[in-house]
Amino acid sequence: MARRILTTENLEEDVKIENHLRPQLLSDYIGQEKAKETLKIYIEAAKERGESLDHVLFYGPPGLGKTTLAGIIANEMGVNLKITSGPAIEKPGEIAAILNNLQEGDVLFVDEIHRLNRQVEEVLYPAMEDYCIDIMIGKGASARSIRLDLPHFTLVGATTRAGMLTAPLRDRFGVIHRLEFYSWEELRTIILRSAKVLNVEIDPDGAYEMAKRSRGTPRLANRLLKRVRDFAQVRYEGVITKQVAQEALDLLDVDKLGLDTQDREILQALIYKFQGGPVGLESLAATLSEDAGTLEDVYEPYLIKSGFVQRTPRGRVATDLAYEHLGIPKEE
Ligand SMILES: Nc1ncnc2c1ncn2[C@@H]1O[C@H](COP(=O)(O)OP(=O)(O)OP(=O)(O)O)[C@@H](O)[C@H]1O
Ligand SMILES: [Mg+2]
Repeated sequence: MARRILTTENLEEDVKIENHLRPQLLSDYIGQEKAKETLKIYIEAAKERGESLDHVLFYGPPGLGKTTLAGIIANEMGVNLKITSGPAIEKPGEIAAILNNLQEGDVLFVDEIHRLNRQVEEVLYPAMEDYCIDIMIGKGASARSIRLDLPHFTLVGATTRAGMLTAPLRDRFGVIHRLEFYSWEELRTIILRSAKVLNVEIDPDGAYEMAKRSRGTPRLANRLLKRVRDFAQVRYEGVITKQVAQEALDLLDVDKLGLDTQDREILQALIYKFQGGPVGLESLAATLSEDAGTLEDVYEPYLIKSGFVQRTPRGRVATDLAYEHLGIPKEE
């Protein structure tokens, strides 16, 4: 599918600005109140006991703040953060080396943890449970395994596809949190905070207009802010008001409700190819040449949450709102 400004994927242009805008402490982290509240308690308790924090798993659609939370946990615990990802670790020896190099209490962040391969995952089981790994020494008849003790570390895993995690891995996380889409109010607060960091002048109405079009996702909110900032700078006196935000976003072809190209393609396929449904997830995914699981875990949640798609026992259905939003007359 095409890449556009509204995609929730992490674009190259985001990397620099994202690191700059990432909140460093729980108190700067906006929204996700439930996750924040429980994490705060666990962190405090672990610190009081002088222990490492239990392993934590975050799951949810892209751009909602999983990586950010991993960094915050390390900061709050006052330990190092080591970052890796499922597809980056190919061999059991590689994960063994990473684990062996950790220091007491460190946070190991494994992004896209559902993409770890089987053998690598098996090294993690005893590492997470008993803080040890078994490594094989020698070959053939003289081969033997020795047990190596590890420092007490915290594994923070992140995935957009919780359903793809194996049960033994999932069971080894003491804390599991699903990240939710952000409300318009929360996104407005995030935009105002980012604007301050970036030294951009913006008024609350301008921020709210951008919040509404950010698809419930802080990554998009920050990206839109950056684009609208340029627009305000060149065309206006640099201040982002509601009117400036509206004009800029219309010009950037950003949907009024923040749907991205993929979202619209999904709705269009549902309406044009399947007469609005109901259609099974697999058939819809096949039409879009998309993986059914990705469709379900990455794209669908926002469409359902905002009332464009309904999940029925017989399949997915496009709602009246979807027709209306795309400007497609509904045939009865
Ligand atoms: N609660 C929040 N408050 C303020 N800014 C946030 C919050 N959550 C995320 N952000 C900002 O949104 C951007 C994306 O967040 P992050 O990289 O943590 O998302 P992610 O869930 O790890 O995404 P992915 O699944 O693609 O890895 C970051 O720049 C971060 O600063
Ligand atoms: Mg991330």
